[in-house]
Amino acid sequence: MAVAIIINVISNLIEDYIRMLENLNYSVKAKQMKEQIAEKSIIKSAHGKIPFRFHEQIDISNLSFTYPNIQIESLKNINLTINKGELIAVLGENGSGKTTLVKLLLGLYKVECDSIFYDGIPINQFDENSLYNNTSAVFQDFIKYQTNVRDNIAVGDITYVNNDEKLESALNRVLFDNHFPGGLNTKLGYIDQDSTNLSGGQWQRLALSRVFVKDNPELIIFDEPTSAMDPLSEMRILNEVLRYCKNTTTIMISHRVGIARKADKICVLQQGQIVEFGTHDELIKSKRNYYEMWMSQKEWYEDVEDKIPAS
Ligand SMILES: Nc1ncnc2c1ncn2[C@@H]1O[C@H](COP(=O)(O)OP(=O)(O)OP(=O)(O)O)[C@@H](O)[C@H]1O
Repeated sequence: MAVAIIINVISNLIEDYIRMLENLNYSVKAKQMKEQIAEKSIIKSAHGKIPFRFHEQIDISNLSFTYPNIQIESLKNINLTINKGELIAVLGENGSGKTTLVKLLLGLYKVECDSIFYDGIPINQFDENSLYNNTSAVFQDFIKYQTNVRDNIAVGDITYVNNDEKLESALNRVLFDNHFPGGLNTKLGYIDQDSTNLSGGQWQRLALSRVFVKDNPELIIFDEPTSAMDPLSEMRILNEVLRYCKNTTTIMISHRVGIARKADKICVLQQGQIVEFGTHDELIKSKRNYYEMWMSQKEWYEDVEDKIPAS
């Protein structure tokens, strides 16, 4: 009798163990299936997104933005319309939200509510790759790649890395008149003994050349593109940049008013809010922040304008 009970208990234990294994196996399979379904739905939603293009305007509507690690809003209730093909200069003190604004426009940070629209389509509906491939940007904290000149320019569009003609033409636009000893293959930085090092202003020009590699971007953004340059180099390069960007929607962040005078519209930010928006003449007439900036800097530019040959 006792033996029969023991055999029964053991067989029950074995049965339970087998069931447990089956359950375990099932739950692993179920988990895998769940992951596969999730993965497929992600791919589907990515494919369901729209290729990035716009024909008329960018609308920013009640845009506020707070970085996750701080409590204070970096942008507060921004409302702005930028027409296709316009050049907009964005000015403002340090920390006023200029870089945050353009990074949001490029989709580099996500907005929770629909507040950025391209031709009425919320930015979140665009395919991210298409958005990045059809926009061009140079940021103030650009990377100085410790490789050669070629790679540093081709970062703008890596498909052109072996297209010398394209890369040289981009370089010429930023007025690198003194040629590199090894041409496009000149090594830059400190890594090798035979590397060439560049000054801050030269690195900035090289970074700027990246913008000229990409074909027909829908939107170009320059974040303080000339901060390391003297006013004469700045104006010469800006004139070249403006020629290239004619008819392309361009946003130029700057602390300097030289570019602002040439922009279609000027947007002045203060503590995350737009405090002025209009043309150079309009803002000069209103005699507020932009007027103050203009008055304090204008002699730099009046002086250099005389030195730049008319193009
Ligand atoms: N990654 C970040 N995390 C947290 N706060 C940030 C971050 N980047 C910017 N901020 C904050 O957001 C606000 C706006 O910064 P932003 O860089 O947009 O200003 P800015 O006008 O471009 O300044 P600057 O002229 O100095 O480049 C600042 O208060 C800044 O400290």
